Amino acid sequence: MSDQVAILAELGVRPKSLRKNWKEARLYEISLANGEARVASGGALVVETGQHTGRSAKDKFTVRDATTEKTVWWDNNASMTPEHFDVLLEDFKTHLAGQDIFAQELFGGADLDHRLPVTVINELAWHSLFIRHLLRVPTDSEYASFKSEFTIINCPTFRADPARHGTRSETVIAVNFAKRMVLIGGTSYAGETKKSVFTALNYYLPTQGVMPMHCSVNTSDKDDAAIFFGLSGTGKTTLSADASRILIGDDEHGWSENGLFNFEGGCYAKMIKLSAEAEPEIFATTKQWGTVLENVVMDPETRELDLDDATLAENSRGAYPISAIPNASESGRCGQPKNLIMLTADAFGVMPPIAKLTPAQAMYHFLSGYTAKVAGTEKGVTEPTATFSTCFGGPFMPRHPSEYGNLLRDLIGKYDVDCWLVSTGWTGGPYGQGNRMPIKATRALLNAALDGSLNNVNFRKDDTFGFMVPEAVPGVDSKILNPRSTWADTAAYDKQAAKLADMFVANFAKFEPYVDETVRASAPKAKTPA
Ligand SMILES: Nc1ncnc2c1ncn2[C@@H]1O[C@H](COP(=O)(O)OP(=O)(O)O)[C@@H](O)[C@H]1O
Ligand SMILES: C=C(OP(=O)(O)O)C(=O)O
Ligand SMILES: [Mn+2]
Repeated sequence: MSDQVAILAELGVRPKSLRKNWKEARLYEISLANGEARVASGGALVVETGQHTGRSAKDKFTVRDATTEKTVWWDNNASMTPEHFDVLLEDFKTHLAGQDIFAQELFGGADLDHRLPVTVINELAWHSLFIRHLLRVPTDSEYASFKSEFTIINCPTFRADPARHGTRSETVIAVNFAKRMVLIGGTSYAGETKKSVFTALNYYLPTQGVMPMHCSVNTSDKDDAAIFFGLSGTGKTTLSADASRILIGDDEHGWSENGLFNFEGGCYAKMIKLSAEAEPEIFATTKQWGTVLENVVMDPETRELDLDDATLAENSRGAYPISAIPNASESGRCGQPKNLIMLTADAFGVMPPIAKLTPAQAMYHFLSGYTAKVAGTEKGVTEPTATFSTCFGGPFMPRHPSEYGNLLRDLIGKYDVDCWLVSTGWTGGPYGQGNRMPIKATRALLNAALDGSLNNVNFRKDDTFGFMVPEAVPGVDSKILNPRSTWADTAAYDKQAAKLADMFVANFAKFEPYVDETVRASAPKAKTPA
């Protein structure tokens, strides 16, 4: 195999050595030899990322040029001048010269008509292993004819200079659609690389009529595929791994005329407090050779993992190829969906664990992209904060939400998809008073939705949100279906529901000109106090 990478030759970068398309075992060996990682009992590779244990959303910039001026939604994307990008690229080239570097040629996208061939250049061996797990590895014949169309260069030891590069800090994620390139510096959180590929696909695919989505997907032998939209922490990864269903992917998918397809070939699961009972398939990957564990605490002597220890990060992660999950799809593709679920972790405890949405309500909630964040782990802090991240993936969406929204609206109509809203958040009161929804209950409700039985029960109309909520579902405690009745103080519930409704309305104002009357009428209405 030639150790040339076209993009490096084009850029005139001469590294000391280039490890191109190295396979898992060799990357394992070298990341250990280089002192980047350690091995856990069971065989997983354990790494620490230091300061950055999550994405640096505020350090992400998109190059603003004559084309992106018109195609990018600048209200939601910070801009960088082409000149600053060019200086940054020159400095990356200098940084790479004389180093031992890694390159992987991979596909973003399992749909043969819509995939993006990507070259990922890394400083760290474990990053090269990570992205090989996460994206789709070409076959030998695909390697032979591989023609890269997008480049990501990730140098964690690079330090951006705000004065020189127009950045905000030493950390930078610089996206240049004209040059088809992303430069990542000053962070070693591996999630930046996979979400950069996602950002690129979110920009390019709509021009091919393909809907890109921040969602997980699973299906069954009957090919009754389900889409699970949701912001970080709402349950995409957890709920899509289900022994009774075939996993297509846990985070990023496209919806084309051919059906649904995974952008990726691996998963990236949260490890904090992972339970062997509630999430057996994901738990098993922590004891497997090949899995990359990021910021998971391990006993230095016994090398036993402590998944409950958040000392290094609340956002500890495990990356593994999707084949590590039993019953996962090899092709990464399935048919047209039957159900579409929007996940929200409502920490106010106001939203029901499941509700049926009309297509107009689905559009309203898709553009809103609501979830809530709990206020950290400090004692006594009990007030959650609402987050509205449009399309359930604001940080990865370069285009105006109406472009994604219109694509989704047309697809839901064309394939007659049933839409649901599922809160995996708090029940019995808000965060601090109630409890997180039991995973078992969420799964039971989802199974009833996916097998069609939920269409045959009685529904009530929710006073605040106007969507239809089932009154009783076999195998689920009926009490949790009506959140108001789980609160000790129903007046407090009404007050909180009204507050949340107001937040939805205030957030949606910017989308009102882009939607029709049926979508505008899907806004929640504060219930007039009795
Ligand atoms: N009812 C529930 N449904 C889904 N996840 C839950 C639930 N209750 C608690 N969790 C926890 O919430 C987290 C969901 O995270 P994850 O599935 O990684 O979300 P995402 O992939 O959307 O970022 C996991 O740590 C999971 O254990
Ligand atoms: C990897 C990420 O995605 P998610 O939390 O949605 O799994 C992330 O947000 O950094
Ligand atoms: Mn996830």
